[in-house]
Amino acid sequence: MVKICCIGAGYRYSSDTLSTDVEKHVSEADIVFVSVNTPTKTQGLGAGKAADLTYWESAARMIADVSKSNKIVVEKSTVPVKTAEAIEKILNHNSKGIDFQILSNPEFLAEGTAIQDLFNPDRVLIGGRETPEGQKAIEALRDVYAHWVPVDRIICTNLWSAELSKLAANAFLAQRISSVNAMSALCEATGADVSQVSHAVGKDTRIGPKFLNASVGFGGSCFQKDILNLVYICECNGLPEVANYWKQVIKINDYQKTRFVNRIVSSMFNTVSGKKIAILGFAFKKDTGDTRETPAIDVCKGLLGDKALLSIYDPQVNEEQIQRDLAMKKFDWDHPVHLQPMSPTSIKQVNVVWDAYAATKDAHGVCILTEWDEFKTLDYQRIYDNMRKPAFVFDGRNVVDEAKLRAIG
Ligand SMILES: NC(=O)c1ccc[n+]([C@@H]2O[C@H](COP(=O)([O-])OP(=O)(O)OC[C@H]3O[C@@H](n4cnc5c(N)ncnc54)[C@H](O)[C@@H]3O)[C@@H](O)[C@H]2O)c1
Ligand SMILES: O=c1ccn([C@@H]2O[C@H](COP(=O)(O)OP(=O)(O)O[C@H]3O[C@H](CO)[C@@H](O)[C@H](O)[C@H]3O)[C@@H](O)[C@H]2O)c(=O)[nH]1
Repeated sequence: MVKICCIGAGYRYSSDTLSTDVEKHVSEADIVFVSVNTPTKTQGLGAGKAADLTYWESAARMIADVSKSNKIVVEKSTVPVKTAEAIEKILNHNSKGIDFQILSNPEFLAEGTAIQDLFNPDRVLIGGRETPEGQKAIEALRDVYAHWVPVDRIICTNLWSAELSKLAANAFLAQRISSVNAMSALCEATGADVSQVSHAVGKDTRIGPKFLNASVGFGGSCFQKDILNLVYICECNGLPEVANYWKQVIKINDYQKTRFVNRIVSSMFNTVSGKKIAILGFAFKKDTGDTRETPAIDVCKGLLGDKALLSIYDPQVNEEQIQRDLAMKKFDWDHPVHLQPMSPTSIKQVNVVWDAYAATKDAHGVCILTEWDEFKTLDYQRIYDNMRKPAFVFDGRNVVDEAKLRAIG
């Protein structure tokens, strides 16, 4: 039987086998998955772009210190290409004759569908050294996955291809969203409907329909972090044109959030000062309470900058989290809580409520920032009746029935 241990549970693992006795479990394991956080560096060389590998390095040093037998160490975190080389050096430096094989086995699950993605992945990717020992390690991990994943969905590559494929996959996904969001600006300027355009484009089987929903912008803990990391790697490898190409995906995402705020302010007679704006949804996507890099933070900050009064409702995000997010500096969210501001100054213009009707009562405008299913079936007549007139709705997720809302008023 193969003994497996995973360091850095975070969002993705939760089970009754969780333990804080990390050293014991590592020393007993044959395979050690490391899935600690790899946030964007906030200080020093590469700040604002490069991945901060502090947590990975400390995990690797601990593995080297406590190991007494050969181990396969699996990179589950998303890491810069060539990280395995650095990890090998740390592990082998203290190896006491122990053989460590490093594998890259990036995680492709999305939040909100983690369990489905785990049990039914599009593919599992395993990269290892092209040596007999490396190939043997790949086989050992492939055997683990083969318990539930069809072997034709398990892709085996060299280490660098596996590490880079993860960054590439996220960059391609985010690029589709920025592409459709760029189109949404042109649609608004010309009278085309972006939903119709993306439907027509996605019908081409070479393009496909997924990840073409225009939105207020992508969020989440991965896309921006991983693309910034990719940009940094390109720059370090003397490829400024490639770096600029991928940087544009983030720039369009920032543009989309700014454009959304500007559209609100300009529609509401060029000022939202003193006006109550209801924010429906704060999480970065539905079916999660995660607010890391949620576009709601930038939209709310933009509206607060114009002195709006915000009333925020999200079914899964509480007031403390929202106040913390609105007070936090960029990139601080992905570091441990004790490194974040101790007591974020409560933002007085923000009121957090536990009901969409309370949020929208007496509001001048409503912004939908997360595509929660419940926002599709709200009683918009009731909402309209309780709002200030003229009443505005800004749908950042294309969830409402526009014709019905126009008919209501
Ligand atoms: N969240 C996702 O959906 C997702 C999906 C695919 C890949 N990833 C990647 O997985 C990695 C982790 O992401 P996450 O969202 O789970 O992060 P997270 O911050 O939620 O979890 C990381 C955990 O690791 C712990 N940790 C840090 N250093 C440690 C150490 N030395 N020993 C033991 N534990 C340690 C932290 O306390 C934290 O609980 C990142 O590289 C991310 O890019 C995340
Ligand atoms: O057509 C779309 C699809 C998504 N989004 C937004 O994009 C963001 C990210 O969504 P999603 O990719 O579904 O969630 P994540 O949990 O961030 O998952 C991504 O990031 C993970 C971490 O690397 C990867 O493992 C997953 O494969 C990858 O999808 C969210 O704000 C979505 O609202 C859109 O705006 N339009």
